[in-house]
Amino acid sequence: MPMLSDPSIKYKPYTPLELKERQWPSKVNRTPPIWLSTDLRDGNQALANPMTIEQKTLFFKTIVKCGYKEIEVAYPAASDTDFGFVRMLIEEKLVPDDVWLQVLTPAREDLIKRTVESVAGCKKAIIHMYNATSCLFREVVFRNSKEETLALAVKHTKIIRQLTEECTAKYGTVFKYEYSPETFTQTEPDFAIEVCEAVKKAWGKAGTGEDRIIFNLPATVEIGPPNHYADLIENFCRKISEREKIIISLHPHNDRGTSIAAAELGILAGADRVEGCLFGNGERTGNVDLVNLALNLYTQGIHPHVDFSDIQAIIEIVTQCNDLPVHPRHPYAGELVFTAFSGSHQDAVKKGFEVQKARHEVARSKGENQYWHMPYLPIDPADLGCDYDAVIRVNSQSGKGGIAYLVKQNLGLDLPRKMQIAFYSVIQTIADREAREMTVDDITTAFRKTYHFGGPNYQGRLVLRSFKISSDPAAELKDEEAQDERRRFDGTVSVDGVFRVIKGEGNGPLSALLDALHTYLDIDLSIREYSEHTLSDGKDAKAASYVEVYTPGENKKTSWWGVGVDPDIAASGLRALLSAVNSAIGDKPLPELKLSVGLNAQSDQADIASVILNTLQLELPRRLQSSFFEVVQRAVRDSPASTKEISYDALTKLFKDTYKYELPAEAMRCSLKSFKMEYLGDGTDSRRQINGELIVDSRSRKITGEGNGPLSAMLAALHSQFDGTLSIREYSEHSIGEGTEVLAASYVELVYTIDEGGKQKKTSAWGVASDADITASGLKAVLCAVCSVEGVKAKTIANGR
Ligand SMILES: CC(=O)SCCNC(=O)CCNC(=O)[C@H](O)C(C)(C)COP(=O)(O)OP(=O)(O)OC[C@H]1O[C@@H](n2cnc3c(N)ncnc32)[C@H](O)[C@@H]1OP(=O)(O)O
Ligand SMILES: CC(C)C(=O)C(=O)O
Repeated sequence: MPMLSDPSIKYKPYTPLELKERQWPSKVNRTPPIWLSTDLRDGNQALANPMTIEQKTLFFKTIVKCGYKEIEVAYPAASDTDFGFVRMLIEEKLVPDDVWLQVLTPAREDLIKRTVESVAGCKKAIIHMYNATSCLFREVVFRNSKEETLALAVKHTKIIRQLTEECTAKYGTVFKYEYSPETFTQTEPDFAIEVCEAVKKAWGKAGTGEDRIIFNLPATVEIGPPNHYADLIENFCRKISEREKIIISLHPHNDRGTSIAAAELGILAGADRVEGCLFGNGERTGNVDLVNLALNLYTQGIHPHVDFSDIQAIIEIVTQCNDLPVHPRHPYAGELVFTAFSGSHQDAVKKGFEVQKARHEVARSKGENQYWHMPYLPIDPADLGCDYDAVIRVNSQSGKGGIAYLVKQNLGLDLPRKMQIAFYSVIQTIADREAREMTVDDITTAFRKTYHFGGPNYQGRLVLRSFKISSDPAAELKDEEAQDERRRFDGTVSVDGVFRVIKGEGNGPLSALLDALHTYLDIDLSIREYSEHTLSDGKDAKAASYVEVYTPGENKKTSWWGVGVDPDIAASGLRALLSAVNSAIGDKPLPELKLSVGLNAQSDQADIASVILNTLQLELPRRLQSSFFEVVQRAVRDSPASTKEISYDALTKLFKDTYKYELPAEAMRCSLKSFKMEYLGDGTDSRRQINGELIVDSRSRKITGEGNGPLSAMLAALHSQFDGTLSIREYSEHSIGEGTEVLAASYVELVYTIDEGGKQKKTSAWGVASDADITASGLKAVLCAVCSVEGVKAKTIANGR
């Protein structure tokens, strides 16, 4: 049957109450009401499968833990389960002293008896009796008159008075009495008051404070808007006699979806108490949601006297006991209520967090309150034990702000605005294509892939391996300012898996690297934007850098962003630049490392060094590069071959022979057979002593020497074996490999000075060595250099001395 074109022929509107000069609209509530949880009664009776005793017990404990002091636990006359549950709570002493157990009964003597019996021995109990008072119920359900309805309530109130007094006398149980004119909102207002006056009289002992009688005025079915409910409540409060001896309680159902409003307006209208269920379980559309009501107060800065600090744990128990889900949009509790999918919401939330953080810092420094004042988020999820993970979720409706927020939350990166826009279009494309929500994992993975960021799996074609930034010596000739700004980049970059030694110069480290990339890899790019920030506080702080590059002379709109993170700020900038360069080059072929030496040499020192790096994993220091370059040029020039070229193998062999690298001991004029390096004194200074055995010209010599460190101790020892003076002009080292396989590589340039016919003659040579032990590697490099120094003369010694 379709909906009616004129529903007035079927549905009658509610009958408004003509309340003159109503007060509630201009009132503001600043205190929480008395709460009653009826989860275990109204909630339970509405379930397809009422709760088991175990579930009720768990639920009861949860309600107690939340801080509720009045709990309607059962309709004891309904079943043995309900009765037994109440007995169990009492007998097993599960009811805290400050908690009132409430039980419901109809106006029937046998059921009242059973109900009072159920709470015997309990410290504090509220007997709650109800009978419907509305015309519809009088006529249809009870088939009785107004007088009979009133008489039913009066008669059974008296029975309750008598039975509870007997119970108090016998067991000491303290009772309160609650009476509900069920269907109150559909009852003639004056008749509801008349019945309640009669009940009060029949009870006969309503007093003030703890002795107040509770009149619960239910919206058994929500038949009108909340203002109608508020009018009825204000009218009741005005007209009922001895108002000070009465607790006015509300019991709003949610048939029109306005139970929260009804309860809140009812409180403004004078009510003291609210009955409801957690997350709004209950008959049909449910009872008013106690969590919602309490947290509405909380967000007004009013403590509701109940606690939801771990709301997820409460949701879990309640959904498990009720076997009903909490809707994802449920106020304060749904899984989506702290989530923004849409771009403008996300943007506002992101900005809100940033501004609030700054505002809180100022407030903290002044000792002022740090108020929560956030776009779209009326409550801090953290107060309910929730994190901010779900605050922003991304789909095709999302904007750059939200995506940037997630990148910041999960990778710590605060992207510059233009980079946010660039990355947004990456995510938009994926979200549109896949037509689904983008998870945090999707976004961070897309970020890593796009910017070649975050470990070997995402590496681009160019990877920075090592580098040195120094001031450009050419600039030293110019003015001081130029000297300050000009920088030289010397570094090693892996290019499609092949190591390349590259060098460049520029106004700063980034332009020096760009220059190197241009020279060696034919990559022509310029920097448009650069920014950086620290990533974390404390000693583990890292720098994050962002670089935008473009191709000079081409469409200015096309640009590529890159990001780099490193403890060293220069390294983070260089990494960011390479990240952008990787995007810019795409699949473009890059010039390969080709050796061209000799007459028309095209390879320079760096190319030669690249070969050594690839074959021996040695990163030659700049001066050694230049020294070896000369060696190579000379070797090629002197070779009889017509091509004047040199192969990788020949070049590597030349290197090894020249610097005695990895040559067997027998091939060396001077080698270390064994040594022991010890700290001198109590070990508090760095002075060392070496004792060892050296083979010089095939003869073994015992050596000993002291110095400020291992190398100077070695030099001192050598001075006892060789004429002249040995000194170190340059020393450097680096590691080879990773983990347990790591080796140290050492480079030493040794200067040998000897007096020849009254004249000081100086010669020098490089030695290169590697060893698992860094000290041994340095000492071996010194000896390799000794073997290469021209004219070094060993002292004549007695056997082994
Ligand atoms: C608005 C509310 O939520 S009220 C609470 C509702 N909760 C429940 O009903 C859950 C527990 N209920 C039960 O277990 C059962 O209904 C019982 C044990 C109370 C009564 O069961 P039964 O005796 O089989 O009666 P039944 O369930 O059919 O109840 C209807 C009878 O109670 C009468 N009745 C209904 N409400 C009341 C009341 N508040 N006071 C007295 N009698 C009442 C009806 O007029 C009807 O009487 P009739 O049989 O003479 O026509
Ligand atoms: C028993 C009464 C209070 C009730 O549950 C209702 O009217 O909804």
